[in-house]
Amino acid sequence: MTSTAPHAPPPAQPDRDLIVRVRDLRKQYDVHEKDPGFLGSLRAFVRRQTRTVHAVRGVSFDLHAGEVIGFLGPNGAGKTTTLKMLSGLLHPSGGEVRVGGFEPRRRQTAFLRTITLVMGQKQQLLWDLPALDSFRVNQAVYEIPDDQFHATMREFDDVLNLGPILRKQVRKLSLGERMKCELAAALLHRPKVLFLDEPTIGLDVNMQHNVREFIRAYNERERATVILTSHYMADVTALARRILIIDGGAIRHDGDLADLTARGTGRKTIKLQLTRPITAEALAPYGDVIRADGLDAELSVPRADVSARAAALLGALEVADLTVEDPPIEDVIGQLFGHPEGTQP
Ligand SMILES: Nc1ncnc2c1ncn2[C@@H]1O[C@H](COP(=O)(O)OP(=O)(O)OP(=O)(O)O)[C@@H](O)[C@H]1O
Repeated sequence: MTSTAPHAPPPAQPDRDLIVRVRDLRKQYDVHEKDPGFLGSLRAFVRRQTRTVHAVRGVSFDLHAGEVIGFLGPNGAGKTTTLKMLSGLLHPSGGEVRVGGFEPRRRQTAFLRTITLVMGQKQQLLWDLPALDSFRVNQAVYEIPDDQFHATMREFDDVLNLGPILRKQVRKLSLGERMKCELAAALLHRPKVLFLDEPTIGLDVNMQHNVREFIRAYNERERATVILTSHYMADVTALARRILIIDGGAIRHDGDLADLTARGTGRKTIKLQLTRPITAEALAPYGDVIRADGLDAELSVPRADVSARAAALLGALEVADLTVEDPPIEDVIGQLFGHPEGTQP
């Protein structure tokens, strides 16, 4: 008789696709406070008063290769502080972070080659020199071989049309031109993890679109992992499937964009185009009037009543076009977290 020894369970496979692992991450700042004026300064000099600001309070999440997440929250929610800890610029007060297997705070060379941090409100390009000089500096810093440098420049130029602006002094570039160069400079070393903090801030709609398309193409080509914060929901809805919402330093939602919209306000928006001008009063019986500008109107109605209200509108008015949409994501987020103005500053 033969006996078969029970098979040992196979060893757990490491999750090779796990790129960012954050556990119970915390950051607090000790802020010195003083009352205004000379007396306040004197008092603070004699007895220093300190207050602790809990900017990030126990945040946990995982990100896999190629994933793009929208990292949203109202002003002061803790987004920038989290991104700075992920990129090693700030040391956490507690918890764990791993990015590409590295501990960011150690800022090892291999880690710095893996990541990039773009802050729309801060510039990295040398102000008095042409952008091309900053690109050359980055080439030297990251030890990018010449052929790779030229190939990357050609590829970025195809999408961003950098040619005409590379030799102009950075201080003379428009905001949009500068942002294109900032992004290209930040991605020259082909990082696998992108921390993008408001990359489209202040740009006009066209330029926002260009920057978005550039990020999308880069993400697809490199299978890069992207964390994106933006006050422009169009950036988020165009690029991210998954949304992380932070408020008061803690994660309030981590899931699909679609789930968030469904969880939303319980209402839908009916958009109307009419053949005759109409007033808000005349539309009021059909729902909450958001807008009534002559031939265009928008109504907010409960989700459950959409069909009945749409049928009533089509029956009673001369409607050229009628569409039903989810409310803007800003409204959904604003309502969920008690910031009625959404995440707009
Ligand atoms: N160096 C600092 N010293 C003291 N408090 C700080 C410091 N940096 C940030 N904070 C505070 O920490 C909290 C989180 O700030 P953080 O910049 O991370 O928010 P945010 O979500 O990026 O906001 P915004 O959308 O306005 O940029 C805020 O209350 C902010 O005032």
